[in-house]
Amino acid sequence: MIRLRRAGRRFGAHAALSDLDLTIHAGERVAVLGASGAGKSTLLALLNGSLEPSSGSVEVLGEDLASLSAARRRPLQRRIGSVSQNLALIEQVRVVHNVNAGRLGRWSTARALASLVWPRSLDGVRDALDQVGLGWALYERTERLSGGERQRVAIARLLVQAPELVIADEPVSSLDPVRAAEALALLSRPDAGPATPQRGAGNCATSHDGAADVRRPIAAPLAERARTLVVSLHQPTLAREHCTRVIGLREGRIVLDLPVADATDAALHDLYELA
Ligand SMILES: Nc1ncnc2c1ncn2[C@@H]1O[C@H](COP(=O)(O)OP(=O)(O)OP(=O)(O)O)[C@@H](O)[C@H]1O
Repeated sequence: MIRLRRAGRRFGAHAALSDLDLTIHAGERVAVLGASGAGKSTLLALLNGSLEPSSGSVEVLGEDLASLSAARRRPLQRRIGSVSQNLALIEQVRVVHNVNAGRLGRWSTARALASLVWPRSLDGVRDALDQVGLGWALYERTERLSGGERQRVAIARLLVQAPELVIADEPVSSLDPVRAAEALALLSRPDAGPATPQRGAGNCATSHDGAADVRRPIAAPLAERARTLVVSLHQPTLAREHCTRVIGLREGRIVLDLPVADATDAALHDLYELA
């Protein structure tokens, strides 16, 4: 799914990442941990194609992203879902349009433009918003939402995209502990295709007080369609609960790479020591 060979990234004279060798297989859920400035965002930007390596190579879904033309990159990009720290939401439009942006890679330009006037695929948008506890926000203007609500809109956009690989950079940093756990459960849930509501199962939310009610069973028996997740986090506890593997970065290098069962406090301790 992902292969880095001696990948590095410099910003001017500063090496943000150096000599990374890394292989991530389909279905793995990988937490990227490390102190502020360790290189987590830079690594995830290499993986979602928004940055190119300054040295070495980065292969994602079998392709070397840097070597692809824009036209060849587009279909690949559809298979990669990304949540970045800036969320990339259009603030002035209603939430429904931001969620539907997850489908843009599959829609023709005409259909995308028409949807700005008469929103399409509303059931899917409603369902995704229900899952993140924002069922009430379909026609809210995005700019009126709180930081945590915006973060959940970005996750709903990713749910309608239904990508096979999710690259998420601190996707739950603005969420309270309960919603952070719920959002990570959604991101790490195997991709069973566009979600279908399970009426009566208690999975549909909500009210404007934001009381999320995301009780959908998260352990789907679809190993062959398991979604691959690479997520940067600042809370090791969330990594332990939702990921299968932990990678630790320090000053732009991988200093630990462990199955989650071995990622004890002692193992992680040095990661957060000041240099
Ligand atoms: N666009 C840029 N221009 C110059 N330096 C950059 C740029 N982006 C990142 N850096 C530098 O690269 C290093 C790694 O940054 P990065 O954002 O990847 O760290 P991080 O681990 O994600 O940090 P945080 O947890 O604070 O988000 C830092 O020293 C940062 O200052």
